[in-house]
Amino acid sequence: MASAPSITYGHQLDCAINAVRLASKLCQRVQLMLKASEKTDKSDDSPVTIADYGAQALVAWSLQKEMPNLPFSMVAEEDSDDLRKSEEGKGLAAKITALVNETISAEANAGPNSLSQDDVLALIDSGNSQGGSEGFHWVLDPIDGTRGFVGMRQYAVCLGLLHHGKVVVGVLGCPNLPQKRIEDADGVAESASKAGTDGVGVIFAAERNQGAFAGPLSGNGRPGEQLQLGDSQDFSQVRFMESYESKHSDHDFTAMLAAKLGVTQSPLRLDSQAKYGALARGDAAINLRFPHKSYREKIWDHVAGALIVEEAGGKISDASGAPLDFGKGRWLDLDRGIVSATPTVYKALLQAIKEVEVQPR
Ligand SMILES: Nc1ncnc2c1ncn2[C@@H]1O[C@H](COP(=O)(O)OS(=O)(=O)O)[C@@H](OP(=O)(O)O)[C@H]1O
Ligand SMILES: [Mg+2]
Ligand SMILES: [Mg+2]
Ligand SMILES: [Mg+2]
Repeated sequence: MASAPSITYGHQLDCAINAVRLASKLCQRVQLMLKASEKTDKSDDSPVTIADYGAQALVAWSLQKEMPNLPFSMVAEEDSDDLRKSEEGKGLAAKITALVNETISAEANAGPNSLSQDDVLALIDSGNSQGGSEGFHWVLDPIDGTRGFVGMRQYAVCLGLLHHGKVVVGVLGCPNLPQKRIEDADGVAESASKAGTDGVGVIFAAERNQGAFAGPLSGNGRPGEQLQLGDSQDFSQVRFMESYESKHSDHDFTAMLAAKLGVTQSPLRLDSQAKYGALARGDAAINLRFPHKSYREKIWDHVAGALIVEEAGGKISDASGAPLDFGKGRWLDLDRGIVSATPTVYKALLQAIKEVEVQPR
């Protein structure tokens, strides 16, 4: 008897790619005109720009336009509270609305009907789903690495789809990432300064059980280069990645881990989930994230990147080796730290974490 066909998510993948490309265009526009006044600080002290809000509205608009008959649930980072409260917030809301409409008419040929400010605020708030382990939920970080975005470094538009708590689609738009593999930190900084030019800007896309792919962000359709990780065990040739900001991940602890593993190359420090894309295409073999103990991880910071790494043949888990459970709501509750790596290196890494953690810190 023929076995039941497995579910595929090709249409959702295509819709996610279109939405990420559109939102990335908006981010690129803003990066060209970014001023300090268009950046606010949220209550948790993280920055947010008109591009974070605009990108969130555009992704919600694009997904719903392309799949009008499906129920829509989205777990996303931003909400419109600060844009409704004060005169300053309302001024930002007007700018965001103009930006969203400009991007739609320039990129999406969507006809003359523009969105009102209320439409845009409602689109932003459509990201208020609580997610969970049943049904479909889009998961969006409209700009991951906002500090990198403001600082003209790396950032990523990150969109994933959960089905019954498992990631089934993951797309990362990385406007400032070089299309060639990264040789060193100087190369990444240089590519960010050349955003929008040939050779800069990458889209990563993965569908569960169908592989991970990369290609130019500026192209059309699905990216064409399939990613398949090699698995070097020569630790003198292995390089690791970590957050650009030491307050997001403990650089002293990762240096101890690297020494334990015999990794001698200096780390590559990049903002955002661009690190997961870079790992999937082999720019480095390890990605380490060890935030402060009190920090609670959000699912949108890892959903898209996790599938891209796994579909390229890599491993990802918390620091104790437990799988990441994205079906528990907006947060990820886990044992300190998230690690991802090529398969053999990953095994050695978990062992090294155990050994380093028992030492006094
Ligand atoms: N204190 C603290 N500790 C750990 N992580 C934090 C912390 N504060 C923020 N964040 C989250 O980190 C997201 C940015 O990702 P990275 O840490 O990989 O990038 S960075 O190099 O540090 O910019 C960043 O994502 P965005 O807010 O989307 O930019 C945050 O979700
Ligand atoms: Mg943020
Ligand atoms: Mg983020
Ligand atoms: Mg963000």
